Amino acid sequence: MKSAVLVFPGINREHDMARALRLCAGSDTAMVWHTETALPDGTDLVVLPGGFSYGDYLRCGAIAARAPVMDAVRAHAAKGGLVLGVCNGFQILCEAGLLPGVLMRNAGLKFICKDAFIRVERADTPFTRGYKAGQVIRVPVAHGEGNYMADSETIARLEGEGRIVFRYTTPDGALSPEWNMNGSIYAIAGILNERGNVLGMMPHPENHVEATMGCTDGRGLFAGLGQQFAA
Ligand SMILES: NC(=O)CC[C@H](N)C(=O)O
Repeated sequence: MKSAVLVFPGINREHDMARALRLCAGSDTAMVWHTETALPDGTDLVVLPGGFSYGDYLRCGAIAARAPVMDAVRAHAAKGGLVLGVCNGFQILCEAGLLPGVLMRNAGLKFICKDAFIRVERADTPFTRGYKAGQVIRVPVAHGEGNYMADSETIARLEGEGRIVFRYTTPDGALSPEWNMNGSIYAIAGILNERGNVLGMMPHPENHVEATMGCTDGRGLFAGLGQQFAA
């Protein structure tokens, strides 16, 4: 698999992401600066990592969504290429119109940095083949604007079309407002675009991939992606 990790000013998880891709997916991984107008030849997966692009002004991801490289990302998605956005990357994909909805300030108006439990709603997407449907994984969150919201028609479509891929749950996989720490509608932690090739998620799977991190639940996402491109 050949991956391109996009780097915008203020992003801070790009190296964590590149390490996870190399370690768990054996991916040939390039770092791509936001001013580039093309992706490296043969890119299979584009990743928008987490962080604080442009200091989170005006809204998280709003400025990065207008970077020159985003036209190449749009073209890659339009021809069916895979795109993964994590945390700030998810915010950028929403701001760019590649995913529906918005990420608002957390319901409690505080930055939240802790482990979340998320239920894998679908294991038949290109991003979740390393998991079983219904599996609960522990993955950290670190965000101030992770409260997913969309109009009711969009939410009904996401639900009806099986595009809600991850939800915040209890460690046992039950829905509970207490464990939906940012207040996202329908406890949404990750969604797919209509075609199923663009995934945005708030928690950070790249930060739970090695025993020294205390948990390896994030490995499945990268390993599952890598397997699809294995010879
Ligand atoms: N870890 C991150 O990607 C941070 C996301 C974003 N800047 C927020 O605070 O909501």
